[in-house]
Amino acid sequence: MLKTTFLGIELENCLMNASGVHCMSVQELNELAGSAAGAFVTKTATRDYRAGNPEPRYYDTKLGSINSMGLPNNGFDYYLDYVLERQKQGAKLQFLSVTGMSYEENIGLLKKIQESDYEGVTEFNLSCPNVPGKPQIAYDFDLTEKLLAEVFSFFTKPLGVKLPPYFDIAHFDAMAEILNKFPLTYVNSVNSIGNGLCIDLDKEEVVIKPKGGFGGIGGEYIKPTALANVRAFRQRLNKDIKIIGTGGVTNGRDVFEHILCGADLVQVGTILHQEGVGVFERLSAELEEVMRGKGYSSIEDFKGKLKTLD
Ligand SMILES: C=Cc1c(C(=O)O)[nH]c(=O)[nH]c1=O
Repeated sequence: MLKTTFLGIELENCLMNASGVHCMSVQELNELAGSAAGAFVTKTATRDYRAGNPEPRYYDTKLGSINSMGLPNNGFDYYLDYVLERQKQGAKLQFLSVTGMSYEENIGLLKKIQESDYEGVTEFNLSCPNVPGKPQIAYDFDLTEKLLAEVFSFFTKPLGVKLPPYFDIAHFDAMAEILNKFPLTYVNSVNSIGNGLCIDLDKEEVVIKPKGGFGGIGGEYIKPTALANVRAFRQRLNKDIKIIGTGGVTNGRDVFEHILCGADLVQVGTILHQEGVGVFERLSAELEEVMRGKGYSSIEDFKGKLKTLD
């Protein structure tokens, strides 16, 4: 009932982790690969190993989470080796997330992927909010267009982009116009809502150390924003650009809402961090229950069919 296809590859379901959660080490990645998730994505890799920001840098709140990890990762080769090994073992669909610490590093990373034997999907993260002094690429429209134009002058493998949330219709219009110029496999909306602030009232202090307590917000807080971004890009993007919906999923009904807005796959971050990989069984069962109650037998029956009050 939940089976779906992505790039012509059949998946057990449309669920996967959000990059950054439960995907830093080979052990975590193997746990994802062995879970009920339909697919998985690696932690966003930079060229070199990064320790990331000082701790505490992640905090669970009543309605979600705040993080300012600072892009800790084991370096690009660690993750490329992992996906190449699994590819050799017959893995069908894999997602490798990357971002560079500079324009040149972005180009260099994608050139390395293009020249490698990797046949899977690349998720180009344009939206990390937590590296001090490094603004989110996808909030700079000219830079985004320049970067994607250079990337697609040589990159011929499947490529998706991870976007930050936008909050203005004019920004949806402007970004979609840029994205529609490129042969993207998908757009993934949204990354955490950048630079939020959570407070411990008793101590009268922030809850994470980096950036004076400012960090990306995830969880229930961001579902309305995530759904709006999924819907806005589905309405504006060429139909051959798929949509991955990320943000605010805590149960099967939330997954259903993302698909109703047009998501082809749905990623979970905060709830995966809080519940562990067992969350994929729970979300699958809950989604099936919602679908059965509505008489749907496939996600194609309702994907993108959100009604308006015309
Ligand atoms: C890749 C860095 C990211 C991070 C991070 O490593 O701080 N946190 C997020 O919420 N989103 C990101 O894209």
